[in-house]
Amino acid sequence: MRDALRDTSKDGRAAEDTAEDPGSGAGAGTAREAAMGPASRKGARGGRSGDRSDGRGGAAAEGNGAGPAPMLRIDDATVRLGGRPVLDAVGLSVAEHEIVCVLGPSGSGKSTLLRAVAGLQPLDAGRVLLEGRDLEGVPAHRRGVGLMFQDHQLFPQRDVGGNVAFGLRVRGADRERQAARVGELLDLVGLPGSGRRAVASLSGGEQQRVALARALAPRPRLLMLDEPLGQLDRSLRERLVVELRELFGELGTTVLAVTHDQGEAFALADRVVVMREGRIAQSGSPLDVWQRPADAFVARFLGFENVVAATVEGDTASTPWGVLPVPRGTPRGEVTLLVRPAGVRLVAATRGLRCTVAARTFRGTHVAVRLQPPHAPRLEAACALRDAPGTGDEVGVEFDAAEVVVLGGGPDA
Ligand SMILES: Nc1ncnc2c1ncn2[C@@H]1O[C@H](COP(=O)(O)OP(=O)(O)OP(=O)(O)O)[C@@H](O)[C@H]1O
Repeated sequence: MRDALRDTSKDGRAAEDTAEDPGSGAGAGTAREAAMGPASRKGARGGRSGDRSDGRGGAAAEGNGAGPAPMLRIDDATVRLGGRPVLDAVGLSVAEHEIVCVLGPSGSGKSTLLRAVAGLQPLDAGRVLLEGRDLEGVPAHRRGVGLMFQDHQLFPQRDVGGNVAFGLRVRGADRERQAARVGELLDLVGLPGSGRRAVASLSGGEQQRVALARALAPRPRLLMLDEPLGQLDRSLRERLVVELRELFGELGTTVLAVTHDQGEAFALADRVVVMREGRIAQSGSPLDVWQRPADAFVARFLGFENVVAATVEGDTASTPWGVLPVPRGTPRGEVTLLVRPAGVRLVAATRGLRCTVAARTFRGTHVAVRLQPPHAPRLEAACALRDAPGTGDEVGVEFDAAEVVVLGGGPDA
């Protein structure tokens, strides 16, 4: 049935979105590359998007004449609420077919950014362009973006089909067309034949799928998701996030999503944007951000704890944990280092930095071991399940240069 959707999704633009229905959008079909999977999406994307970011990993601002205009471009977006900037000159571009996930701690401005793009939050400065068109003064229901919020916002009095068809009906699609499209969408989201079911009879995950079908129904040019899987349990979230990525890959949907769940963001995104206090701390591919966090804030936000001030001389650095090897080419002087847990190797207590095992946490694929060295901050090591020492054990620690990363800014960033 995905094929059916592919065929019909070429048929042009729908009418405008409706303010009454935040879960639906409008606009051109984005299925031009419908048969493309996530890998080929990336190929198609090549270098078309980037952010004017404060962090490492962002490309130059768009609009410099190099390559086509991005689907979405946000320039210097600033929002002040309660006397302070909640968005502070944020620049972000999203290429057509790209999935961008905005991550950040609570209160960092993620939802405000989404609301600003949707037209639900006026900007104090800056601008938002969709396909090159400045959206200033364009009301939310005419922006051609689809929105899906974490609490679904389904209409309880309508059945599943009525919910999915809502955005089509208000655009004047005839009954036959509505029914065909609803059938396609329900097949697409894995709920075939559910059109007559009551919303209240659905599980949380099924409601999430209906909300997604409703948002996709009018073929929005840009789909925006706010904590799309926020209320679901972990196993369902992990399954749905894979399905969503596949689905967006097939449809060629351009997506801007916000989440505070890094696992979700890394699994879903082509590009991850980390926000901090209304600014972009880092933008890059999931691998890039994971391997090279821009600064101590991003590293800690991602859950890395081994962040320390260091002085580099040649191929080594002096740290409170002793002398560590650093990657070749690391500049001399004062730096902040991240040692990934995989780079903290446990050896016999007679070698390396002597530590006491303070705690161990089972992580499924490995055990996270918290180590207390004398007179130095704690360290985290990742150990294979069968090799993990017990709490209270004495161990030695050696460091692996390949897992040592030089961060920007200070250790308290
Ligand atoms: N109407 C308002 N007046 C004053 N401050 C506001 C208002 N709305 C939001 N804020 C503040 O703006 C900041 C950013 O809020 P926003 O909802 O964008 O953050 P977020 O990153 O999405 O957080 P969360 O993950 O908790 O949803 C917060 O500190 C919030 O308290």
